[in-house]
Parts: sequence; C-alpha cells; structure tokens
Amino acid sequence: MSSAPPVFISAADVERLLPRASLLLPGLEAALSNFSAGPAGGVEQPLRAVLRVRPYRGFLGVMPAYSAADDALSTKLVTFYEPRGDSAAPSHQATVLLFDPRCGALRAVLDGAVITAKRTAAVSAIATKLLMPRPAAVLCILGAGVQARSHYEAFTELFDFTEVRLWNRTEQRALQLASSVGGAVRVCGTVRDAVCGADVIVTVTMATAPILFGEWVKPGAHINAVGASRPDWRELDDALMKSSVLVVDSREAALAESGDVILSGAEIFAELGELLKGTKPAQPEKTTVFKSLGMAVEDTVAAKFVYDAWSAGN
Ligand SMILES: NC(=O)C1=CN([C@@H]2O[C@H](COP(=O)(O)OP(=O)(O)OC[C@H]3O[C@@H](n4cnc5c(N)ncnc54)[C@H](OP(=O)(O)O)[C@@H]3O)[C@@H](O)[C@H]2O)C=CC1
Ligand SMILES: O=C([O-])C1=[NH+]CCC1
Repeated sequence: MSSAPPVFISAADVERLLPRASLLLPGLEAALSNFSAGPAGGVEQPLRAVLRVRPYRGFLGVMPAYSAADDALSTKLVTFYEPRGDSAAPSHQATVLLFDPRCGALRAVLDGAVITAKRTAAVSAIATKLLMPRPAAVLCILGAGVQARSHYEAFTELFDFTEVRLWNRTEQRALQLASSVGGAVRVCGTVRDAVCGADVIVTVTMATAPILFGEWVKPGAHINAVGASRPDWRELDDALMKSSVLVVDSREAALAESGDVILSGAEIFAELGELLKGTKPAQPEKTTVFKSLGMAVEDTVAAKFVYDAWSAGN
C-alpha cells in the first residue's frame, strides 16, 4: 500500500478509457442487484446530501458509496444549476474521488461529467432491455443536452430501433444534435408528435413541470424518466405515473427526491435491482416507467473501471 499522490484523470482521458457506455453494463447490473439485495449485497450508499445554492438556483450533491463486490470506495461531488441564459457553464459539473478502501488513501480524482453521462445512459439501457415492448421500433428522446447525446449513443449501439425521434424545447439545439450524431434522426416540433407511437421514450430535460402526458403515450411503451431530480420538479404527468408500472433505481431516493413519484402518489412496483435479481417480474407487456435519479454506486463502478484502465496503461 504505497502513499503515492492521487492521479488526476481528465475528461479527455475518461472519454478515451471509457469510450462506450456499454462497457459498464456488467458492472452496473451487478451493482444494481447488490444494492437492492440490502446489507447482504455489500453496497453502502446513504441518500445523497443535496445542498441548495439559493441565490443562483443551484444545487451541490454529495454522493458517497462503497461496493464490497468491487472493493471500491468513492464519492462524487456534482453541481447542477437551473438553466440561466447568462451562463455558459454546463448545467451539470462533477468530480469523482476514488479512494483505496483498505486504508482510506485518495487514489484518483476523476472528471465526473463523462462518467455521469455514460453511467446514466447505461443504467437506462439496462432498464430498457428488461422493460421495452417486443418488438420495439421507435425511440424518442425528449431533450438535446449532454444526457440526450449519451442516451442516443448508448441506445443506438445496444438496440435495433428503425426510427429515432428527437424533440427539444429549443428546436435549433435538437437540429444541431441530430446533425452531429451521424445517424438518421427525425426532429419533431412538438412532444406530442415526437412520442406518438414511440416504443421507448427517454426524458432528459431540466423541465420542472410535466412535458410528457399519459394520453400521448402508446400503451405498452417504456419510458426512462431521467430528469426532474428534485421533490418539486416534474417531467411526467400524474396520469402517466399512475397508469404505468413504476420501477425506480432506489426506493429511498425516489420517495425523497422525485417530484414525479412524490407529487403523483404513484406506487413503486420495484427497484431495477429487484428486476435484475428476478425477485420481481419485469412486465414488458405493460406501460412501464423507469424513474432514474442516479446512484452513487453507479459512479463508483464507473470510476473504478476508468481507474483500472488507466492503471493498466500506466
Ligand atoms: N438520473 C440521473 O442519473 C441523472 C439525471 N440527470 C438529469 O438529466 C437531465 C438532463 O441533464 P443534462 O443533459 O446533463 O442537461 P443539459 O443542460 O445538457 O440539457 C438540458 C436539457 O433540458 C432542456 N430544458 C431545460 N429546461 C427545460 C424546460 N423547462 N422544459 C423543457 N426542456 C427544458 C434543455 O433545452 P434547451 O436546449 O431548450 O435549453 C436541454 O435540452 C437533468 O434534469 C439532469 O438533472 C443528469 C445526470 C444524471
Ligand atoms: O446522479 C447524478 O449525478 C445526478 N442526478 C440528478 C442530477 C445529477
């Protein structure tokens, strides 16, 4: 156990060492199952602390986790700020600190933006694999920011959609994303047009009021609801929340942080880890919502993956 100084792994290096979100799938599936197994699963993960930076409509989240199966210990520090026209800074910025769990020494400081983008898309893909209707032809993404891109990349790599649709509040940004991804994407002018008949829908916006309404959603569709991570923020309306089979990453977090869950009063059917373990059935024939809030152990798995790849090459 050396006392070497911690390494710094930049965003460019994280991107090089973790080129595809799909590389995280086995580690994340195991971590989600272990999380939902309770103490026997060996995941220690308190509810994240979220501090409000009130004058700037910002938040600082602190996300520690230890995974015994990975023998990995980390904490992510993530800031997220409501959109302000006068700021050029990304809405989400993050850093992951990876420790040696045997002695507590800091081993690495990793840029957390790429990790957050890729691990979130990978977890949505895990939910989609279990919950999407068969066959699933049409993918619809609502939003055109960082998560929209990472979800587009992961989903087009992992699934065989014949059509991809995109809607964004600012249409110009949807057009920019569509023209930069290299595949065929249809940009739609309204959410309603975008989601009509879609088999899989991804909501990745910073909306604070519902943008997706149940009456527009095809019965049997699967929705990955990734935004709205505050108890008073929404992306989905009550009708959609209440008429769907609701799967969450963490029950504790959903009941504390998700406006879509708390304000709709929708009943949580299962954690994603319970579907992975087979202790709850997936039910892909029903309309399903996966409410993702993001878990610290996902960052732990991703940071260890990147650090191990960095160590192997250095
Ligand atoms: N579950 C998880 O694990 C994680 C969830 N997230 C969440 O995912 C969401 C997207 O994050 P990210 O892509 O990094 O953010 P970006 O800032 O890159 O993109 C934000 C997107 O939201 C749109 N938007 C902003 N305000 C509204 C509104 N009021 N109504 C509709 N659309 C709006 C923006 O549209 P426009 O171009 O018009 O501004 C843009 O398309 C956020 O809610 C974030 O907190 C992020 C990380 C992890
Ligand atoms: O898991 C995460 O990093 C976040 N979830 C919502 C905002 C950031």
